[in-house]
Amino acid sequence: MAVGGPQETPKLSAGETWRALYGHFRPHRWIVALGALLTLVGAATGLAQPLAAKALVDRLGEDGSITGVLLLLTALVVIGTAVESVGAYILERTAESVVLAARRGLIGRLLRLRLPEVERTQPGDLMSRVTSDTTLLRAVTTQSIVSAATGGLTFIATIVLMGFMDPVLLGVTLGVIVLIGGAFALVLPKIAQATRRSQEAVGRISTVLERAFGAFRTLKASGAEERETAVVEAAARDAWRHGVKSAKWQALASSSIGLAIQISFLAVLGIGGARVASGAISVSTLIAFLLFLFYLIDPVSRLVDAASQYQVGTAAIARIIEAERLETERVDPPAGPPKEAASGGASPAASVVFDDVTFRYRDGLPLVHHGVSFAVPGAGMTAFVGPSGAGKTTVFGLIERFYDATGGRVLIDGRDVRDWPLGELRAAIGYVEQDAPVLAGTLRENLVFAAPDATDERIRDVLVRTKLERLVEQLPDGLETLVGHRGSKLSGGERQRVAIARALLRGPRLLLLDEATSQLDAVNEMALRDVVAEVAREVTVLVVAHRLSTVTLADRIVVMDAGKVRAVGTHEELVRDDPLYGELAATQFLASAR
Ligand SMILES: Nc1ncnc2c1ncn2[C@@H]1O[C@H](COP(=O)(O)OP(=O)(O)OP(=O)(O)O)[C@@H](O)[C@H]1O
Repeated sequence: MAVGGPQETPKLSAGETWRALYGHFRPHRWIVALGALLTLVGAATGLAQPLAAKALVDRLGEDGSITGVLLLLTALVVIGTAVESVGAYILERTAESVVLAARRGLIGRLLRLRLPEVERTQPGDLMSRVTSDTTLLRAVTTQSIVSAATGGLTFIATIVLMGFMDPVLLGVTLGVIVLIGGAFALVLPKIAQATRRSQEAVGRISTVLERAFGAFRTLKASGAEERETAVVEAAARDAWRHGVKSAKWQALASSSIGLAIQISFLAVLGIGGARVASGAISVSTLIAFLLFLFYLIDPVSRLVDAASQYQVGTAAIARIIEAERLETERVDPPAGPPKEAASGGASPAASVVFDDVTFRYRDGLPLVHHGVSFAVPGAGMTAFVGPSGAGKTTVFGLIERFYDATGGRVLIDGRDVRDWPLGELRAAIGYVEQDAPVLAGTLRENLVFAAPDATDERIRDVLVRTKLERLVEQLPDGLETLVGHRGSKLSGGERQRVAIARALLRGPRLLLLDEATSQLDAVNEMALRDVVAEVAREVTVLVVAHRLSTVTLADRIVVMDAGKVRAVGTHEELVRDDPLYGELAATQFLASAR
């Protein structure tokens, strides 16, 4: 199966990666500096403890009072530990804040993505970027920066002191370190690469799981549990394999420090010994130099750790930026109070005009609309009929501006949809998708999804209009009843009416109803038909119709075929004049009784 992330995203340059990571660190730079300072102070009090212990022992020898020194030593231990743990807490807290900010940034964008962008990505993979990749920013934006700063400072200080001791031996030491550092630099990108692959595999796990839970009944009915489990397991194994690879390279990088210092030690011992023999330096200088060499281990390991963490961070940030670069749309909430059209308010019904509209879903795909033109005046019901794939649902996508027309114009109330503020346009429209999605949660949550401020009175009114009041009475917890994942506890007909009720609560001036192709029982069908007919008295209703009961109710029928409007008229006119409609009426629609 094709699972993966957003494609065609250009690779990030090193500069871009650095700037992006710095962008996440920047807001926290002072607090990270404070954390680093506290860590250093904590370490310094640790260093002072042996001195205090020495003073204590000296006092014992002199038979002096040790109470003062003992108190000082205790204070040093307590303060040192406290300062260090506050420093650690500050750094961990900041790390969590970095993750939170990254998640908020991503979530804010993902739910505003343009539909075509969502269609070319895998939602599961996008989710894993929010949940998993962001957590990898923790270390790189805090702990590793502290390591790099403290390690770097100590490294420079030690190197300067070594330079004072003997520049020649420093040259030898640096020579070895640069040599092994060069090899280390070759390993570094492999850490980033392995981490990236591992994170991609994690994304695949989410994608397959999202697909499975999204169609759980189909999964079970198809007996696909084992196969899907195998796909998830393969992705999990991939994540493990690349995670282990990353760990291997990181371990190699860490061990290179030990190697560098050991080889430097041998080189300094050899060359230093010769210099002592020739009288160029004293034995004590050589000993001090060797001691300094071992002091280098700590700062160098911190620098290496920071570099490894940076590589992990680059892998994560690249995936985060890919998601951030997907195109979003700006939907400002409409100004003013919510419209009341569907509950008898004054907002007039909207008119809809398609003026020679051409459309393709993506560059390279064939045209779906080849010059579609029709005009629908305010109020009344217009049915769109035609063979499967004729482009009926696409009409709705263009009205909602999920997509922009490739050519021609779509006008609502005489105004091009591209000139409408998007929030205002969508607030004027109620949209019921073909499979009438009901979301997990309570029935009330589902109803007020598009109109969170709806009063109980309006909810009651809409329930009556959509003939749902009986259902609500029968449910154990009424409106607060949980409807299950995707409304699985409701019947098909109930789901459709809930979806219509939700759309009506938005107070639309235009209702787009993509009728389900599945058959409803006679009672449900009549209920739905009455609801739609009543709504159409005040609101413009456009229906992609699959049932004769709906078509015969329509004020006008638009017959579409292969991306064109071939006829417009009433049922009787079209049966008489349009052979395709006649055939559809005789075959497709007859399945449902009038
Ligand atoms: N998101 C999409 N991306 C690419 N192509 C699409 C997309 N949605 C639909 N299409 C294609 O556009 C054409 C028209 O689809 P549309 O859904 O508008 O047809 P329809 O008339 O509503 O069909 P049906 O009655 O079966 O629902 C089809 O060939 C379909 O494959």
